[in-house]
Amino acid sequence: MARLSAARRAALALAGERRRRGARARDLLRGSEALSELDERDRGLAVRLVMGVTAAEGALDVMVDAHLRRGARLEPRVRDALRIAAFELVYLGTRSDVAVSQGVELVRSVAPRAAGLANAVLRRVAEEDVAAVADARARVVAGTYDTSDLALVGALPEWLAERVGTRALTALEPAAPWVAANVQRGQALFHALEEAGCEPQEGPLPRSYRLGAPSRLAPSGLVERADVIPCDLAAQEVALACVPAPGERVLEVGQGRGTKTLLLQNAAIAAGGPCEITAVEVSPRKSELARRRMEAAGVADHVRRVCADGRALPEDLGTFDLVFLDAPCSGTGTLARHPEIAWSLDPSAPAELAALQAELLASAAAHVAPGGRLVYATCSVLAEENDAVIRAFLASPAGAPFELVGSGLTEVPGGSDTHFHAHLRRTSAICTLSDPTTAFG
Ligand SMILES: C[S@@+](CC[C@H](N)C(=O)[O-])C[C@H]1O[C@@H](n2cnc3c(N)ncnc32)[C@H](O)[C@@H]1O
Repeated sequence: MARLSAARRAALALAGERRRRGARARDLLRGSEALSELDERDRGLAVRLVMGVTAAEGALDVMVDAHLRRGARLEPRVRDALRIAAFELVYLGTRSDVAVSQGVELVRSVAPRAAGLANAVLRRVAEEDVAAVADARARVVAGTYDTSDLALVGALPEWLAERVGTRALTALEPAAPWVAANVQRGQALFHALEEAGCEPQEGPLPRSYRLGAPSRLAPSGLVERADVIPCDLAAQEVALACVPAPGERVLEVGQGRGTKTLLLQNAAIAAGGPCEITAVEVSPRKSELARRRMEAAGVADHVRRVCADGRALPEDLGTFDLVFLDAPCSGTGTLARHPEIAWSLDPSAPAELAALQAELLASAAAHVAPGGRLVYATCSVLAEENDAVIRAFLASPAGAPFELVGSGLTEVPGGSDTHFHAHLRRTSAICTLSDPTTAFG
């Protein structure tokens, strides 16, 4: 009997916890004691397995189920173990004798009597599914692929592979660990990251760092003190493109936990001083988390929080020089960072989200001062949630006073998310909902 590796044992425990608690993989990994007991190499493998198995869940189940007797049902812990081993075989390229024997031991550790079944299933995955994915990859390279090949290589549902096209091919790549430095903490921060063992490297955007050892960040306390803001380069690019001027009045709709609020303040402070942000968020829990982060970052005096539905903003909110809508979206530009999305997103979701985005945009737009700017952002790559929302807005009464200055997907280096941002400017008088005709005045 082979000895079960500590990394795989930890991955199985985390996969089970994720299933039982319905938790997000990244949240589980962040606070995991099981991981903290592993050395750097084992921790890396355990994280890769948990993130990968979550992202490829549905595809792995199809493979495993095809090799079971018809109608056979797997105990959930056995399924978790088989998914891990199948992921290693098909998507990580682990040597098949190692992946199969470790998979059998994983299954044995939770259900000794299922070890024989695990051996039979995993051998067939190694023979048949590894070859099927390799063939699909070869067709992609040759340019003779179809949607089912994209789905197989990216381990996505076919409908999603069809919607995201060749972006499916990078859905399983590990997301790059980026942080933005709090501009108020100055140059010393790079050394603080180095001292914490995070192995920072300067990134392409101001104050952006890529971490070689991201697991060292949580214990360093740098995030808790808001010395650094963990966030992808694409989010940083979107905030930097807004460049709020010092003292400028900014309305942010969809504040969430406040990452972009911090990034907007960072950009304003770098330009000379904080801006004055009114931040709207519908979730009281997220709004409270954002409050704590603003305090830690030292910008709470310049951020007023409003817990409200952005579709019905308080009438006395007034007007703003910059209105930034960070819209709820499908998250299809962040599949690698948020592995749950691929198999939990409903095919009807993008259309439903587009309707919500349109409402939020029209509502936010009513608060842009004459000559002011309106920025619409998503972390979706679907045109339906991006260009189509902007086109429909510009063709509507609420959008009539605006001109489009520019729009597009973010273009930061590989391993990053993809966000969309559109920049508009109000050219004519305020349109109030009670008197939409003023839009044409
Ligand atoms: C893309 S996320 C925001 C991310 C956030 N700005 C950040 O950088 O951390 C969109 C946010 O919009 C919020 N949201 C969804 N529907 C909303 C609504 N009707 N009104 C206001 N906020 C809403 C969600 O709770 C979510 O936090």
